[in-house]
Amino acid sequence: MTDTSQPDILYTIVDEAPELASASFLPIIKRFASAAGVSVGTKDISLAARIISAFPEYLSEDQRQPDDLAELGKLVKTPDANVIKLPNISASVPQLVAAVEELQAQGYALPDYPEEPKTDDEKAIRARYDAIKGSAVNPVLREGNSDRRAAKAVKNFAQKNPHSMGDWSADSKTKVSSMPDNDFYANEKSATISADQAGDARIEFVGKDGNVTVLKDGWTLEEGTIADATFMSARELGAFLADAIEDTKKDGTMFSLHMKATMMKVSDPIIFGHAVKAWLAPVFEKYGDKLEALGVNPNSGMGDLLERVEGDAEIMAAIEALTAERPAMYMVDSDKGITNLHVPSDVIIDASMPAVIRAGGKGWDADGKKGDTNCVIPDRCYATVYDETINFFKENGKLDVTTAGAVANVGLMAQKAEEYGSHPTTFEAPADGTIRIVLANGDTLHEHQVEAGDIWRACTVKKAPIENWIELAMDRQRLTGSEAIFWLDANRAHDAELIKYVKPALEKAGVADKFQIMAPREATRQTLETITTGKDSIAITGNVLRDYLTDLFPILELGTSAKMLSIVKLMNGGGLFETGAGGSAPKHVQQLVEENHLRWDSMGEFCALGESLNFLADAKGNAKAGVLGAAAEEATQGILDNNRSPSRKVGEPDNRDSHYWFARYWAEALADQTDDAEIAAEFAPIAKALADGEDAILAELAAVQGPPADIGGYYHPSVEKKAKVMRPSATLNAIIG
Ligand SMILES: NC(=O)C1=CN([C@@H]2O[C@H](COP(=O)(O)OP(=O)(O)OC[C@H]3O[C@@H](n4cnc5c(N)ncnc54)[C@H](OP(=O)(O)O)[C@@H]3O)[C@@H](O)[C@H]2O)C=CC1
Ligand SMILES: O=C(O)CCC(=O)C(=O)O
Ligand SMILES: [Mg+2]
Repeated sequence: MTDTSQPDILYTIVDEAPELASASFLPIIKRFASAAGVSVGTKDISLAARIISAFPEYLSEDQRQPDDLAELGKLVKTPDANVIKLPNISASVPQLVAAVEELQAQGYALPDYPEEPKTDDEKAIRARYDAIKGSAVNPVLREGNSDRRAAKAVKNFAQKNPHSMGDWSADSKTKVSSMPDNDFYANEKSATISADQAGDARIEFVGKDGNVTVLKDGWTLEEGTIADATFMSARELGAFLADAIEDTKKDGTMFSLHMKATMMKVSDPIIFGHAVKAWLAPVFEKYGDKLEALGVNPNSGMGDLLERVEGDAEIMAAIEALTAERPAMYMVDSDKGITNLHVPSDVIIDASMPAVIRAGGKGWDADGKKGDTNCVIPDRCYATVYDETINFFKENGKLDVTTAGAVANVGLMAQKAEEYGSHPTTFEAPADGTIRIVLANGDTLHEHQVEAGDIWRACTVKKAPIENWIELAMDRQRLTGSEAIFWLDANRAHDAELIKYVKPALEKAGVADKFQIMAPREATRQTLETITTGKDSIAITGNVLRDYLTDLFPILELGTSAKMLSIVKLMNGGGLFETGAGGSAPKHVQQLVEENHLRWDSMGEFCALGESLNFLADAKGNAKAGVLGAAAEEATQGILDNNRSPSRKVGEPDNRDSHYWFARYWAEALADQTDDAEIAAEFAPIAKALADGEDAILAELAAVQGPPADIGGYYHPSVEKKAKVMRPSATLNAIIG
């Protein structure tokens, strides 16, 4: 069905904390925008909505939902796209299963998630669920490269109001441990596809007996695409993990594993599973058959395992005895006994490593005690960034937030670039043999000898996105005059191919002297040195480092990545405005439910809103949107100048208060501006009502905090209950309507 009444701006309905915030903020946006003739629609890309839309035939007519993600996926390929994208859940299997159970309990007759599909029916259901699993939204919407940076006002605010930072000492035992060899880094092969190699390729497994199994067919490789293949040895991963556990014990530190099981939804849960097996190795050796019979899948984590073996006193006792011998474990929640290895999505490297680094190299153990930690990051492709950051702070002490410069990022992300697009081409080797990529012309592009269980993956990045990324880097460098570094390792096969694009493009544009190309470790050191002197740097990176660095530097510089501007200039002319660079903060929901305080900071939404409105003004010549956008920027400044961001503690102003202030500053700026008299007249009474209502509104918002809040569900809360909790001020609601 084609939607002829496409709204000017589409705001996404998502999950967890950002969605709670939207229940309060979106009505304000809609009211203000419509008064200025700008329409704002919504698309539901929450995990629950994506599950519901995948199984229409199981549901009643009124339960069904359209596939909004697919519609948005089409829209972002058109010049009309103007999407404000909030963070959504990239579900691990335990999260997916929990969401399905919640929906079933609400009366949605969805099929169970088949853990071990046997029949064709079960396999088909599993395939539908697997498409929802992991990072299934962002890669569909990101039809452009990313420009992530802190707005000037946000950076200035952070310098004047420094957040807390743990002290680093030179004798900290915190370190990064990675495999010495036979990881993805060591085994990478890469090539750029030539005209006569282009076409439909396939990936094959060739057994020792010469039998060929096609793992992937019809895999289109276009001319100019960089195509990589690599693998991680399962055997050496296991040996490395066993050593790392021993080594942690010797160091007297905590064991912590940092993975991206959400975005790397095929490879990283497997690596995570190896860690669970290594941690519980003697238990798996002794009770392997029993564990299998109980349906234990180590990739789902220790939480799932413990639930399944709970009834078996012998195994439970064996686990307990082993735990006493093991080194301390880095905890997600020591009060609740949630360990690092409980759920693959609880410790997500982009957020977890910066948290350790910001705390001065500290984690929390099972007794809630702070201590040094061995940060296990098996693959070496990007682990060096954290290793070098830790080295730097050990040598120089923590970053001085009040004077540090800013690190912006230009990220190569479009069209499922690099590793983050590798899910359909990642395989666990079924047996010993060879895995190879066979091109349309019959040539073998890459091949590897593998052993059963090795994790093999291929990925690509296309020519147009690479060229667009280099252009974007040149634009940002020109506009800022900052130091600009391509974080590329000439000794890594993939990066060497990228450098073949980068160097000639810079030379052709006559700007080669404005850029440096450095391997991640060296780039990390130089960037930290640069910002320490108060200067800025632009990190121009591939997709994974885009993700890692846009949490790392903002968390160090601003205390959170939630305040980042995250602009995706879509390659076909539209705009995608992501709100912040972080996730959906599950802990914030827990706090709201327990004591009706939402500490989520909507700074990311405020910044994205301003950008989206300004884009509408520029791209569509919508002058009224320009007026709204400029006023939204003033309101954002007002929030910062007057310290109106949410507090972390119950009883103090929270997310809802900040929305009141944003509305008020926005209305005042609109009433005061002189570019559009009609808008000024429309907003003068709103601004007055918001100012006159200040005492009543703040009192009504404060009154609800303290007791628990009922939102009627976690993954699929009730719209009415959510609105009731998030909009408790009758006075404010009467003004907003
Ligand atoms: N773009 C996207 O769609 C993204 C989605 N995700 C998804 O988000 C979920 C959680 O991921 P996780 O890695 O734990 O990272 P989060 O960014 O959600 O959380 C890390 C911590 O950062 C702080 N934080 C994050 N956002 C805000 C905010 N707006 N205001 C205040 N504090 C904030 C919170 O700290 P504190 O608790 O101390 O207050 C939070 O616990 C996962 O399901 C993941 O898949 C993750 C990254 C991006
Ligand atoms: O898509 C996801 O799962 C996470 C995205 C993310 O972390 C990022 O873009 O910074
Ligand atoms: Mg991230």
